[in-house]
Amino acid sequence: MPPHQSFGWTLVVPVKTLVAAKTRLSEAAGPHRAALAVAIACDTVEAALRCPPVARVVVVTGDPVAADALSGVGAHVVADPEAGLNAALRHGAGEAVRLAPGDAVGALQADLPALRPAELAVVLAAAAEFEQSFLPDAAEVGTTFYGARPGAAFAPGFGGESRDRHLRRGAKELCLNGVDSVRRDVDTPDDLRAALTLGVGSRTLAVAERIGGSPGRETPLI
Ligand SMILES: Nc1nc2c(ncn2[C@@H]2O[C@H](COP(=O)(O)OP(=O)(O)OP(=O)(O)O)[C@@H](O)[C@H]2O)c(=O)[nH]1
Ligand SMILES: C=C(OP(=O)(O)O)C(=O)O
Repeated sequence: MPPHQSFGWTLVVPVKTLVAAKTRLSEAAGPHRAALAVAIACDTVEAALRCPPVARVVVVTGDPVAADALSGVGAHVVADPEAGLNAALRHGAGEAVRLAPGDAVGALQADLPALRPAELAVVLAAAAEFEQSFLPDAAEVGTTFYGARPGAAFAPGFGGESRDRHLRRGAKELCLNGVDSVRRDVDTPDDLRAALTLGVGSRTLAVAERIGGSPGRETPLI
């Protein structure tokens, strides 16, 4: 595609089965863990859909509760092939290309509850310049966004130390200032506190307040 030609983005967001989700938050979230995972994913998707270059969000999940909640915020939901995270993303990307062959396809993590649409727009504008690109997470170990221009191969390498994996595979690392909300993934209680400091969406805040006020909690989350 010539560089002057513009295109929109379809973002693919993977959401694991809730019984297996956010295990690193088990102790902190207790009985609220599944609700927290859904709230975080819904806030992430809602913010992504408010970002003008994002034409649609395809959620890949095998979980009926997550599927209902995410449809409710406007996602197009497809079933999980149940062959792991990157297979789920490739499946979602196939659906993305079927829906909008001329658009770019991005993979966005589902655990970005502080996501700001304007910051995501900065990331997508930068990603539009490269065949394949990615944004490292706040810890500079993992990845929160991976994108491919229209027609480029979509080959996500998420999982564990995915920043290095994406670099080794030749995807362009996006080195950007002022996009903290897109890099602030939430896996641990410290991550959740950092996201709360940035300012999270209303659903995540409501569950975090319930957790913070749970009887027996010694260290309030907020
Ligand atoms: N659809 C789908 N999503 C997945 C799968 N594995 C992981 N994910 C999602 O990919 C992102 C990163 O997953 P993980 O870090 O492995 O899991 P997590 O639930 O965030 O946290 P932990 O349980 O603490 O590891 C999350 O948004 C998950 O929901 C999968 O097999 N299918
Ligand atoms: C899967 C990843 O993220 P995390 O395990 O940190 O959620 C990743 O960064 O590739």
